[in-house]
Amino acid sequence: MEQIVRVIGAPTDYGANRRGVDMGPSAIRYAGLADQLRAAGVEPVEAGDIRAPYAEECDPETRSLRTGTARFFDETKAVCTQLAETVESALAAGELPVVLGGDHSVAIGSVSGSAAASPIGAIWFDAHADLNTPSTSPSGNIHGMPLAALLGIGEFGELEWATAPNLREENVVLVGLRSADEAERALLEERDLTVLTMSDIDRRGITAVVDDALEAATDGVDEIHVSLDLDWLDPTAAPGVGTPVRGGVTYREAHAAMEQVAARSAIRSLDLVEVNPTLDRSNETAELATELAASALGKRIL
Ligand SMILES: NC(=[NH2+])NCCC[C@H](N)C(=O)O
Ligand SMILES: [Mn+2]
Ligand SMILES: [Mn+2]
Repeated sequence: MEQIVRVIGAPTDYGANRRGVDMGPSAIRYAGLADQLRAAGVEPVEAGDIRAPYAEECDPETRSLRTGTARFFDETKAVCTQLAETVESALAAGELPVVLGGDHSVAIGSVSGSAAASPIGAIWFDAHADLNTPSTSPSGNIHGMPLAALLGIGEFGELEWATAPNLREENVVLVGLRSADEAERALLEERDLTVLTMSDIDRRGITAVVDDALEAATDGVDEIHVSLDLDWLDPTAAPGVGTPVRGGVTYREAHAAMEQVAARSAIRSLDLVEVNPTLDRSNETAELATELAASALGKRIL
């Protein structure tokens, strides 16, 4: 029987500075996600969007940009709680959830939902580490914090809704990192996450690096969550993102990595996040997201 993929939109933009990433789910759907998924041999089922508030509807206090806090914290909690439930029930029905962001804060919901019933590993394909906490954040933007939340780091340790007890940091892998804040560097020194930076990819090539990532993420667990932040790719290939960093992976390296993920047959759930249509070129980045999802779920050249 064909694997059913449940497509869940999480149209947030309050977790990031640049507005417009809430249009990501529509843009990814209009770029032909369902057809791409069918070409990968899976059966898409559309779940629609989680309701996320516009920043304008929220408390002016939480809207103001500042460091050392988590802006839109209550909104993030409400959206991520709903999203976690939706992801968990899709999995309980034997479906594979694909979550369309929105900014990367939605991963707090998708991963905690995905890890609710049993242990899981996670691979973060991202230019950034997303390991800030409210007190270390230079921006107050929660899209820079989801991994810290899921691992219960700092202030997140007391927040049950944000942590994923079935995700051990030994099974968390960052791939393609090239922008880390000072507190994130210190944390990566101390902790047991696996970090494979762009320099590792330069030296050893994408295939060897993704092999290592899959190895670490599945050590002692059967399945993984893949969180794909489109700013993982070089901005020449993925211009429609709010926090671009030069020196990312190429179009072909990204596909190769996703094909390797598919070959391992260990994917439980997937995020496609940070696609911002207001910054894109003719929906190119949304299209790329659909293609990479297809590769991650089994579409092959031959
Ligand atoms: N998911 C992302 N694009 N995160 C970007 C985070 C940028 C920066 N490290 C911050 O915390 O503000
Ligand atoms: Mn990023
Ligand atoms: Mn990210």
